[in-house]
Amino acid sequence: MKIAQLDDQVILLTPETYPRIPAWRLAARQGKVRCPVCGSHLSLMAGISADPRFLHPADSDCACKGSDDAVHERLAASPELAAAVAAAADPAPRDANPRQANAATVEEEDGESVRVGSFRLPKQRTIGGSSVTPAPKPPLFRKRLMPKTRIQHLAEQQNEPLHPRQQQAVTTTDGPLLILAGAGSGKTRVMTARTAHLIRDKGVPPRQIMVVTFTTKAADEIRQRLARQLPREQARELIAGTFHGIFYRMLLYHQPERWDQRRLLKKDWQKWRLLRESGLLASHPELLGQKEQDVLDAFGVISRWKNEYLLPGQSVSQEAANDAERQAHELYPLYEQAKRTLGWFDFDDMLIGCYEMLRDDAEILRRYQERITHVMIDEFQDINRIQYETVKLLAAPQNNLCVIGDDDQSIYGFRGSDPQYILGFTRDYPQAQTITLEVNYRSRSAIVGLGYSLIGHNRARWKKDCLSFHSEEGETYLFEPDDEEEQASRIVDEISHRIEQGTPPGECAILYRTSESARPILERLSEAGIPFHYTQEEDSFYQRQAVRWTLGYLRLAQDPDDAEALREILPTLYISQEMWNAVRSQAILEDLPILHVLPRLPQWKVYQRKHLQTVTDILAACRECPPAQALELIYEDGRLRDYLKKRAKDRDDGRERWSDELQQLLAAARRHATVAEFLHHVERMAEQEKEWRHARPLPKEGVHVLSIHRAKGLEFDHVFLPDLVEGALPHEYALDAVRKGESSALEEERRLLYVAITRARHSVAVGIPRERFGRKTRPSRFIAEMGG
Ligand SMILES: Nc1ncnc2c1ncn2[C@@H]1O[C@H](COP(=O)(O)OP(=O)(O)OP(=O)(O)O)[C@@H](O)[C@H]1O
Repeated sequence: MKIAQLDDQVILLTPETYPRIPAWRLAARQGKVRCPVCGSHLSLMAGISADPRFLHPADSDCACKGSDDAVHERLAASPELAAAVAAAADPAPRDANPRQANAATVEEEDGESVRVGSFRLPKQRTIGGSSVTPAPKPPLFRKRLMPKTRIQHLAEQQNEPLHPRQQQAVTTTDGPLLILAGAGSGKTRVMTARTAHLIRDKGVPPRQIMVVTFTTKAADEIRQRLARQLPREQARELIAGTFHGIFYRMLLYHQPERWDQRRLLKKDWQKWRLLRESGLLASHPELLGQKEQDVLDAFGVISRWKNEYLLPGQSVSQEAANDAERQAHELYPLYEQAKRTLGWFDFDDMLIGCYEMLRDDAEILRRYQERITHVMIDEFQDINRIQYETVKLLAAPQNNLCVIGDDDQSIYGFRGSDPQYILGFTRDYPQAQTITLEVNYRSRSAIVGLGYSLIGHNRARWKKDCLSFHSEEGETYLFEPDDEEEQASRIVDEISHRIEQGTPPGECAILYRTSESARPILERLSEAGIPFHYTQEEDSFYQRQAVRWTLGYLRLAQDPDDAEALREILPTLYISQEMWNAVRSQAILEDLPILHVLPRLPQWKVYQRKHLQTVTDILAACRECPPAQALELIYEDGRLRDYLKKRAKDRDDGRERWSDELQQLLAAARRHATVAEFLHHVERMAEQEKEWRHARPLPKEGVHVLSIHRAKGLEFDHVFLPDLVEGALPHEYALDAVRKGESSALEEERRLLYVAITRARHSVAVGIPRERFGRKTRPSRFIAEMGG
């Protein structure tokens, strides 16, 4: 239903009033929105594809049955209410910032300021220093995003197991073959059919066929599909797996002592520890003093060099592009020496080890070349130099080498992958045949069109035509929520709507560029009781230092005797452990809340006492005000922001992550009316985060929340792409590179978005929050490139 009552007012959902949805959503959560007929609390559901509506609780037996006509009938009986409905149709919002409507119970207001306790907050002040522009254009609730290029669909839709081009790819088995396969064009189907054809029709023993996939899951999938078509033991004999898996098995066979997996360094911190303990850094005090994060970044660079087969001496000849590379130059030879001396190895060594073994031992190489007669490589666009060189050795001299890939989906540049190998394959193998698979069987045509329009802006690519198997357009939406929190609510409401319509939760996926985008969405999913799959990649948001300090202040505002909270924030007040003991003793002595005795200690210097008194007063004022305002007071008047800024500067931490964290907290706080309610929410979410780590719903039963990188090769009915704004996608680092005149990072970002869009079968919804981390955003440049 579209009509409801908020306090004594009638509210109406119309496109003109949609900008007020965030405020009404909050009011509904607080139980202030009611049904005009039965008076029960209503919730507000505002997804993306369907129009927003108010909902009765599941067990309601209201006479109106959610129908607006029944409400109108009821209202007709009351002229007062009927007049109120007419008034509600008037869209003029009462306040410039709809987010705050109904949210705050401030004590007093005048023209310029809001009074909170004895503090006066200028009305214009927003966190981050930017001021609110009066009456901004209301955000776009939703629109269809139509592709710039319309895609033809396959003229005759026969339900053949294979398209003639796919069939050609299956039966071309002699000599080098490049299969350029667009997104959703059936690579897995082709690879399986091709393997089956080799075994069944050409009589090639499965143990002579090597199939390399990007993940072990993909290799298992091929094996399982084969097992349905061939005797099970034949499927088992196939050499299938990832590069690491296959190469490691070869190394273990020939050099078992050298490659004992107990000596494998899996994590970068293990590498750093080995290096520190090796004693090799004794003569490099400058390296020993490095921050751990910088060292870990340098190990990332070293790994990329190793994948490019740049050995320590060779890497030095390259000019360092940034600090991480400079540091990597120093660390690389020492790290290699430490491993050699102590007998350890890392994942990259497996690739290098296998390559060098085959290159240097003619007998071993001959044996493998005789044994493996057919090689097939999936996701060839993401191959790196060391893998490619090894494959070339193994496939020779017959070169029955089939590589399958889509240069437009190359997204692992930071790991040394290079689309140049796929682009240059026909140069390396001039006799190679090329087959292009250009029918997208997965996505509906408008989705194919968006992806195709977007990727056409990349220069370094094979130009391909593209057809859609499906004639239906599918659904492609763009929506503009106020901020990241409202964006999360819209996505989760839409998922609830899809589930109501019968979609299994596992057919919905939220694909993000960086993990900050995930937190509000996970919280909303949790609140809505929708199961989800999420692999925690980062430390918990609520455990981060800046967040913990801020929450410490809020807790102290709630309870001035919360000694643990005060202890938490001591560093931000420049109070030492020694002084802390004095504060505690004084509180016991005077039998007063610990916060109240804080400014009264005689030891403080005058300026210190003044600041502590201000903090005490602020926290007293915060108790009564909405949490967003409380945070504003703490950040600004309590000078927490100044403290964090100074701390970051002292630590030479240019990343300013803390600033984004404060803003995220602020956006989250806006959804709550009181400090107590917000703290309760935080506690619940921190608790639930622990459960997220262990929860494992069945694949179909949980919504998938994952990074675009991890989504490669997967497909879902409905895909949600949050935060399509400049700085998020394309990522800030790519924009930096553009400013320096470098375009390859931007092209990789474009490929990332292309991968994300082409995961969808039926619908794609793109979110452009108006604000992110408290700052105004600009829509991603990719939006205009793909559609309008
Ligand atoms: N000839 C065909 N007829 C009908 N459906 C097909 C055909 N070929 C592939 N499909 C279907 O199209 C979808 C995409 O196939 P697949 O996952 O193999 O594509 P892909 O090329 O690996 O895609 P991507 O590179 O985007 O991950 C799958 O659901 C698959 O079953």
